Amino acid sequence: MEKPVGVIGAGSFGSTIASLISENKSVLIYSRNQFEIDNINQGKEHKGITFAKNVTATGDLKYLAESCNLIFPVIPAGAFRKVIKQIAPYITPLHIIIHATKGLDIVEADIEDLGNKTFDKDIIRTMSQVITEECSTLRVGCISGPNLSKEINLSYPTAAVIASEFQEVIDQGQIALSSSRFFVFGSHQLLTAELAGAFKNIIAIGSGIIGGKHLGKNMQALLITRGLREIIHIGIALGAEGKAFLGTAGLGDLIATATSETSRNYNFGRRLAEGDTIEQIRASEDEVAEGVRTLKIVKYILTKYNLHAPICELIYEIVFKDLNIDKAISHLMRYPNAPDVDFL
Ligand SMILES: NC(=O)C1=CN([C@@H]2O[C@H](COP(=O)(O)OP(=O)(O)OC[C@H]3O[C@@H](n4cnc5c(N)ncnc54)[C@H](OP(=O)(O)O)[C@@H]3O)[C@@H](O)[C@H]2O)C=CC1
Ligand SMILES: O=C(CO)COP(=O)(O)O
Repeated sequence: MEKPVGVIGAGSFGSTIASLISENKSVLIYSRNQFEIDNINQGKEHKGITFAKNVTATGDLKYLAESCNLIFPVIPAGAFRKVIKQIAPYITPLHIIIHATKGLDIVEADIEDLGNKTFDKDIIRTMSQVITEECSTLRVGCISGPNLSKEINLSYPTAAVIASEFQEVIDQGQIALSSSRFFVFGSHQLLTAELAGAFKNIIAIGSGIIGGKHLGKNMQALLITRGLREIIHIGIALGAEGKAFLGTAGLGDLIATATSETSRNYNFGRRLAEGDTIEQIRASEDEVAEGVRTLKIVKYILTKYNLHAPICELIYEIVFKDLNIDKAISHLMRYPNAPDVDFL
């Protein structure tokens, strides 16, 4: 009998991924929450989805690794390595792992240390690097693109990219996920797809700030365009390929996230602009806005590599240093003349 596809994480996007895959293959989804496991196994609605009968849930990562060859971890970046460490002893070189996480990992430092010092060693990792550091498989990839889970759950059509160095990973991901409502492109630019997916959340926070301040579509378009320029600049400094940021996993996802009122990152920025504090927003949201954590990491990268990215820096100041938003916008509008996108 064909093995099921594993999904680690039954949050918003893990559940969406499980539902997409279930159109092609049976799915075993992991949750650490027994209530969720029972709900899914009893066919009840979970995260707005009523799963097909070929979706079952487990709380046992060993069982998931032994049952599935193809596994999709969909866990927020801050918990990703911890969860991968838990499954790592059961992963073999035959496993294929395609993550969907749009964030970054830090090694040998705490996120709170990043504001105070720089480290000689390279301490930033993408999720595929976390997987290959912790597990015995090299066959890794990521899925990224304009994939707001709420829209996918309403069966609106969209597309994603599976990026990997290995064609077999791309092929297996496409077979598992492709359907008439979900087109899957392939790419060999794994690092770019991962960085683009993480960085665009920061620009979505900025776009939410513009939205919350009612500054209009001209300003929102400007923020997104100049923000894209910055994230390409940072990505290239980290070894990514600049042009790939213009693809579905780059520009495509940036537009979706930075213009959607269902985006958690956009909403985080909007609420800040409307006067809520970071603590108030966090207390009222049970889902992750990855861009807030990524912002701290990007600020660190800017300092360490001596890069200039005024939009990211100002968003950082607004979120973590209470910089007045009107002052930040005024500062941005007076920023010394800079080239448009000539560097590409
Ligand atoms: N939602 C979306 O539209 C999209 C999200 N993504 C990305 O997917 C990733 C996950 O996001 P999303 O699913 O939306 O987030 P959610 O907050 O909805 O869900 C996160 C899931 O991870 C689980 N989890 C967190 N920490 C641990 C842990 N230590 N051990 C086991 N399970 C854990 C949570 O379990 P518990 O509930 O028990 O805490 C929950 O099931 C993010 O990086 C996000 O950027 C990518 C594309 C689209
Ligand atoms: O990555 C996403 C859409 O592609 C989801 O964005 P949010 O995490 O901001 O909701």
